Amino acid sequence: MPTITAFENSPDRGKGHARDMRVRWAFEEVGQPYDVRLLSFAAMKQPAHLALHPFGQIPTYEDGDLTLFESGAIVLHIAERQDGLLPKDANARARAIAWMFAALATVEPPIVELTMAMLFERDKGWYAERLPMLHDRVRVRLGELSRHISEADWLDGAFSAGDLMMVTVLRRLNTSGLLDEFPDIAAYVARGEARPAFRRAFDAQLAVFNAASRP
Ligand SMILES: N[C@@H](CCC(=O)N[C@@H](CSCc1ccc([N+](=O)[O-])cc1)C(=O)NCC(=O)O)C(=O)O
Repeated sequence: MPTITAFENSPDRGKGHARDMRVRWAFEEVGQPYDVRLLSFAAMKQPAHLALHPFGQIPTYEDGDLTLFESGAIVLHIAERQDGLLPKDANARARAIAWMFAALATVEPPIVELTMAMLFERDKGWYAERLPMLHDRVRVRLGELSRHISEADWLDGAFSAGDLMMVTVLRRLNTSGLLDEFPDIAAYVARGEARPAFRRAFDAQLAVFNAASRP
């Protein structure tokens, strides 16, 4: 059975923003049971974990003699081996993988810039001046995504790993107010969060936080 690593006590207090959430969701969509090794921040920087993850982060994936890091690579590995996350048709499959990269390389960066600024730069003199620029960079991507999705349920036909990655990226905006400006994107995210596999994954990572919070 594959084993992933996750935060022993996630700073997001169980909101499902830590990147093990994507991998948990992928496992649930394909019906693959998995084990979790929980790590403290300190343990993530020890040699044992650095041997699995050169940047000392979570998630990692271990199965037999394979070790992987990068949530996108792990989700793709899962999706390539079991049905439920990538279409059978070769061209549709390639487009679904392109949407995975789009989520990680085009849509996520301005969202991470915004969320990191809101977390760590509020006390800087230039914060008030920079924030509108960060919001606008996210708005550009949300507007383009909105025009693409239009009336569709998912990015390209059936739900795929591309949607899984895109929904987990967009969820980070849930408390920013920006999704209120794009109701169709908010509805898209809600469709992803309504999937039973998402709910099972979310509840599993929340249970870790609740267990860590019990006195
Ligand atoms: N590109 C890598 C990025 C992995 C990553 O960022 N891991 C983070 C946890 S998920 C990122 C994350 C952290 C916290 C919240 N939060 O809301 O509190 C959300 C997301 C980590 O291990 N951080 C510890 C470190 O770098 O030392 C991937 O996609 O797997």
